[in-house]
Amino acid sequence: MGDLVLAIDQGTTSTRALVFDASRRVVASAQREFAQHYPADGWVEHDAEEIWRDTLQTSRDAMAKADLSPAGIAAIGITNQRETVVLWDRATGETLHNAIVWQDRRTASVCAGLKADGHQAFVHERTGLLLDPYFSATKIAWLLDTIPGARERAERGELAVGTIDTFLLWRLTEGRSHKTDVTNASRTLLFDIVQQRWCPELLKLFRVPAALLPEVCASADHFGTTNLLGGNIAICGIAGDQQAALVGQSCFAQGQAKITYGTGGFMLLNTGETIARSRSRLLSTIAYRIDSVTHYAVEGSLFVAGAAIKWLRDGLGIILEARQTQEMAARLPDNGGVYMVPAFVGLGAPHWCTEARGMLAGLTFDTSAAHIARAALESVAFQTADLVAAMEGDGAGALAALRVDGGMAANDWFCQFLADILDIVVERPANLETTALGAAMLAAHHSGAWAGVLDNGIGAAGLKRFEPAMDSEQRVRLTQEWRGAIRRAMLS
Ligand SMILES: Nc1ncnc2c1ncn2[C@@H]1O[C@H](COP(=O)(O)OP(=O)(O)O)[C@@H](O)[C@H]1O
Ligand SMILES: O=P(O)(O)OC[C@H](O)CO
Repeated sequence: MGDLVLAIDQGTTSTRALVFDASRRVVASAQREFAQHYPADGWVEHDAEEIWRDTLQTSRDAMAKADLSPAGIAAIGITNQRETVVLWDRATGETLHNAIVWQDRRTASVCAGLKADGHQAFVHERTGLLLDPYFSATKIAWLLDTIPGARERAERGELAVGTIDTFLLWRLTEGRSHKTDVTNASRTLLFDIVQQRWCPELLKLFRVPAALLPEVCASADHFGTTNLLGGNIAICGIAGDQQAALVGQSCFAQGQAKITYGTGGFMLLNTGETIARSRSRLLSTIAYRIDSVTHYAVEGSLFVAGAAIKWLRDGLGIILEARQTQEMAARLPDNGGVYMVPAFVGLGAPHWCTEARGMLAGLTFDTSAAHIARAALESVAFQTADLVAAMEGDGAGALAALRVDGGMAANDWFCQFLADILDIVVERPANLETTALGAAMLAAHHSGAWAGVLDNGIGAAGLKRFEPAMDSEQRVRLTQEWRGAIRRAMLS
């Protein structure tokens, strides 16, 4: 058996497969962007079949690029966009509907109703989450209530549901494994994070039959074996992408934090074996379970980060490539008083305002495409500052530094502005693919392929540090102007 590990990273906008060696270097990779479907206002869907095809293709392509046979691969790790749900037929494996994506707000009124009926406190106590359409439970109920006959078939045990990891695992193992890991389970609103099991009261509240649900395993575990990549390969690691990035950044100690800027932005602070309960509407969630030890995290979830940049490209057409925003922002002496509130799908932490809608403020005839691009980048930094303030308000103490990764972290101008607005050092590792690396590390740990993989820190090699350089008067003024804009967006 070789010591290479294949990581499958199924994100919101693209599916990637990466082969890592034991020194955590990327040996080969393949990536495919896929279609986003917006069938109605606030609805977001993915074609699960397209995701599956891309998963197989990118895995095969990455292996071919590295000239690898299955014998060279010690194990596979899977990491995925979280909360997104797929419903399928256990007998045929066919999906019954498009995947309903984490950003989808179609169940907002159901959540508002449950809140009005006083269920928030119980749900929060058991899951660490809030009653928000972001999470899986109300999406599953919507599928069962909308697809003719689905609820009855689910009760009879004929259907299976899963987050994307579970769906891919099922397909890779040709229906032999219906499993997930604790991190993905902890995002469904159905999982008791204290007892670490599906919670019967929550299944009843959200009207989800237990027969639909996967078995819940540790994040480093034997999930099954695939024979679809040319021979047998064991699948030994699964974690939601944000938790996988925490592992990939080696944030194993209590008090260590990272933020990953992909489609959304997700800041996780490791709280060790203790569940820290936020007073500032941040989430408590499972960071990972490894060797029977569970670590928890406090999470601040931003629904839109890189997605705002993608909108500049695909919606407005003012850029051709995301990286152009760096030069556009840098060429301006200041933001010209232009602010973007990227509440395209409402606002996540710490506001949790489903009704908020996106806004561009401060436009004049002098406003150029560069101002809008800069406002998009700045908005992600301002939102991060709101999360950091919430974490500090919860008593987390002042952060010494913040580790960043994900596609948008490649933008130097953004990282510097982030350091300026937070007034703390921002650290960026050489490898921004920490999500995939985290999945690989979990699989390597369980399969024994990489000795001591969880003990060796990420190391300073290639780490780039962005030191804060903005004067405090300017920082305070910009932050106040941002707060004014976000207040107005919440009234919209
Ligand atoms: N240089 C850049 N500057 C700003 N945003 C970027 C840059 N490169 C990529 N992005 C944004 O990052 C996102 C892609 O990051 P990725 O980690 O692949 O996301 P996901 O896993 O959610 O699909 C896209 O939304 C893209 O617009
Ligand atoms: O696709 P990403 O990387 O923005 O991550 C999506 C999150 O997992 C949603 O909770």
